[in-house]
Amino acid sequence: MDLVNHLEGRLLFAVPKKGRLLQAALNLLEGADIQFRRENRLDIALVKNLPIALVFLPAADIPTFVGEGRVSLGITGRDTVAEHEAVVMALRKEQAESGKSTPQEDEGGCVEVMDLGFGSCKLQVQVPEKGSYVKPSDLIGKNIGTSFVHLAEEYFATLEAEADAANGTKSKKLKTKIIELSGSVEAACALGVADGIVDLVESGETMKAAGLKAIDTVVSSTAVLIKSKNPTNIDTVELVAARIKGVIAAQKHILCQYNVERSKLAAATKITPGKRAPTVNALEGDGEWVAVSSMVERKKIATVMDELTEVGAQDILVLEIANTR
Ligand SMILES: Nc1ncnc2c1ncn2[C@@H]1O[C@H](COP(=O)(O)OP(=O)(O)OP(=O)(O)O)[C@@H](O)[C@H]1O
Ligand SMILES: O=P(O)(O)OC[C@H]1O[C@H](OP(=O)(O)OP(=O)(O)O)[C@H](O)[C@@H]1O
Repeated sequence: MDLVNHLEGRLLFAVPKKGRLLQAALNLLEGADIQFRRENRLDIALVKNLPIALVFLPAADIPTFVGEGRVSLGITGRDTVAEHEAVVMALRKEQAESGKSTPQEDEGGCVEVMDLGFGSCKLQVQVPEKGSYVKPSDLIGKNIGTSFVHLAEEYFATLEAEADAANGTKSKKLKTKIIELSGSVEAACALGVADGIVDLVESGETMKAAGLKAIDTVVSSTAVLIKSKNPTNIDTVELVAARIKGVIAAQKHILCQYNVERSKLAAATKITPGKRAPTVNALEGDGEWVAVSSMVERKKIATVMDELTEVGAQDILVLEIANTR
């Protein structure tokens, strides 16, 4: 089938085609009942049950497609959105300096719809653990390896401006040399390509193994749902956003059910106040006891169970929530 000719009228939704965010993004789509079958080697998949076409793209390119309005919705890392914004800013500055017309602020760009709660990492300035660089300003005028060229340029431009202000000097050109690398950035210092790097850190294992330490954070990132400033199919954008929000809320919560004596109900429901209010039902044949059902934050459930037991709750059950609105 010629997929490109079947895109008319469909909302284009960009999803990372590989890498760290792929599986969690696919899980979200499944939870939101966005049904599709991706043919081998095809980067476009038509959604069977909604007027959507999924476009599988490298995470780093998604903000460009969304920012330019070619695709209306996307899942990517906040770091890639920040890099795209830095690219746009650099272009505007260049155009302004060369006297060419500058695009208006509202001409394009990405709008963050929601944090998706996975893919946490930090874009950090890293230097050799045993070297002489201690603080970010020690790297001014040195070689910096990174895949986030424009964020690194912005970062060092600010550092250099601060140093200039302190010294009463003024330099127009960036003294620090930003070297673009497309992967394995952590190897750059050991191999003599760079004095420091700007790269992503999650567990810190890669940084440690490469004998590096972080001395500053440029951006803290998680995966985000982004939309273009003027998306097509607004109703479908809102529907997808509401469904994804439901899936995320469900992932963050679990359902806690227990029985408790009516006299202890107030103390128990103080521990499990629920989303709006706990559901309380009389227990058949026992007027003194009630059954309580309440949504609880997943990360708090162990403490909640301890506290419920302390106030006399019994038969505590914890159940998964598949979805919620
Ligand atoms: N170690 C990590 N832990 C958590 N999230 C990460 C990590 N590394 C990257 N990310 C997030 O995932 C996004 C995609 O990175 P990833 O390296 O998986 O992409 P990729 O498309 O495979 O790129 P590349 O081919 O350059 O490695 C990043 O922009 C960032 O938001
Ligand atoms: O702190 P950690 O948990 O060790 O993760 C950080 C590493 O993950 C990313 O690289 P990735 O594995 O995607 O490979 P790449 O170097 O080819 O981009 C990033 O660029 C770091 O190298």
